[in-house]
Amino acid sequence: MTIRLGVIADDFTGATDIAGFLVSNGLSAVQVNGVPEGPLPQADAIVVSLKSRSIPADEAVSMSLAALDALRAAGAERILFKYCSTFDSTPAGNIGPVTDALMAALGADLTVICPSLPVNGRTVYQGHLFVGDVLLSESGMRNHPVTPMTDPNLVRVMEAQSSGRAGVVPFAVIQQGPDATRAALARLAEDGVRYAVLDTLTDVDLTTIGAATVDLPLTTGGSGLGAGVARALATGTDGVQSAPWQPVEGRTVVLSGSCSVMTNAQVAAYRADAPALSVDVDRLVADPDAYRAEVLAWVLAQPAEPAPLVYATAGPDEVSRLQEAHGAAEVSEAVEALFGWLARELSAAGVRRFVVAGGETSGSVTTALGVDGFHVGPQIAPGVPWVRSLDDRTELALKSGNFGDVDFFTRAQA
Ligand SMILES: Nc1ncnc2c1ncn2[C@@H]1O[C@H](COP(=O)(O)OP(=O)(O)O)[C@@H](O)[C@H]1O
Ligand SMILES: O=C(O)[C@@H](O)C(=O)COP(=O)(O)O
Repeated sequence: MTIRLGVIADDFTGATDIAGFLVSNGLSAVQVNGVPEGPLPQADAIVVSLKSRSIPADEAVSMSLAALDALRAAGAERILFKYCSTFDSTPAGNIGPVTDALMAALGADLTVICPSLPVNGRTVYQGHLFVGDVLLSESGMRNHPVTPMTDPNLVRVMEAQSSGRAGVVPFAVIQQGPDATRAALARLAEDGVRYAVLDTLTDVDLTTIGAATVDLPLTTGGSGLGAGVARALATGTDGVQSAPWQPVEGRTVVLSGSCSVMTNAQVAAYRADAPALSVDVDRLVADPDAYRAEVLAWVLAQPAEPAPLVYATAGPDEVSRLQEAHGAAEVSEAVEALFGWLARELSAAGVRRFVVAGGETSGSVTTALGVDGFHVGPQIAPGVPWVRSLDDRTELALKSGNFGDVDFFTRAQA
């Protein structure tokens, strides 16, 4: 089977997000965790999940290039660099540097910037990214603990962290369809623009964008772009779907390390009806070993249903207090290490299903569980499919901080 699309995703929830959309739009897909080392599984699309969003830019570049080498060696026909629909990055990167490195390796003069995911309220108009009805900079993303986003203008953000000029393909053009969009891309390339930010307001625009960009060696964007490209490609495949989904039996635990507005609401709703433990980050930082053991004992003492929740999720004031007291990187590291350790111990104790909130948190949990890759199952909410480890042992729902409705944790167990 030819790999029609190779995806390099900068975090684990982002990877499952796009894998879910590829499958629901007609491609078979397998997710591989970390830079692939052995032979790649057979599928229309291979999604490589990295944890490269918040690491130093040079490390993100070398990890992404290693993933590219593996995908190209396996014959991937085109590459999509998947980042967050809220363009999570710092002024130092990593979206710009990774895009530049992939363009150089693939000999691309121009690529597209398309984070839009209208079904989840991410749209781009005149090059500005909106979350719901507000600009990115006015959304909860301005308070993100690791990648606060304070500028909604993607041209400016992209130029600040890359080596070339960015331009916009405006909605008026996208609306005219694939030919007009392709022509606009060609004009931008002639003008020396390297990054074309694509206005996108609706799901129909994603179909247009998929058709217009499917022949580019490299595209960059969110899972909405993946849906568009999959639709363009699926017309040329057998539309192979994954086998019917059989849930694994066993205990479920919910782990939440996201501090997004939506996760805060989901935690508040869930803890009203289920056993829930709020992580005491001050104690965790002061004495990680003793505190971790206490958290583990608490989880194991809870009834199996509804699944117990352990959360570090907190509002912006508490996040600021903790970061000032202990250092931002130190707090993130301590919380991520706690969830990774906890997942490993719980798995050893027989827990088979993990519902995890937060991209970095999911990366930490998946890596700690030593899961090489995933089969991709049905979506619980747009952008959050169930995934099952390739050894069929563990099932995970890796929820991006901002995704899902308020009752997501309950719905995942239904
Ligand atoms: N109470 C807290 N204070 C500060 N940082 C926290 C707290 N809880 C979690 N974090 C950190 O915030 C980051 C959240 O990122 P992530 O897991 O990617 O969530 P999201 O999907 O919302 O971006 C993680 O590094 C996590 O460890
Ligand atoms: O594109 C998206 O919004 C998600 O797929 C994503 O990347 C999730 O990142 P986190 O919000 O850090 O979970």
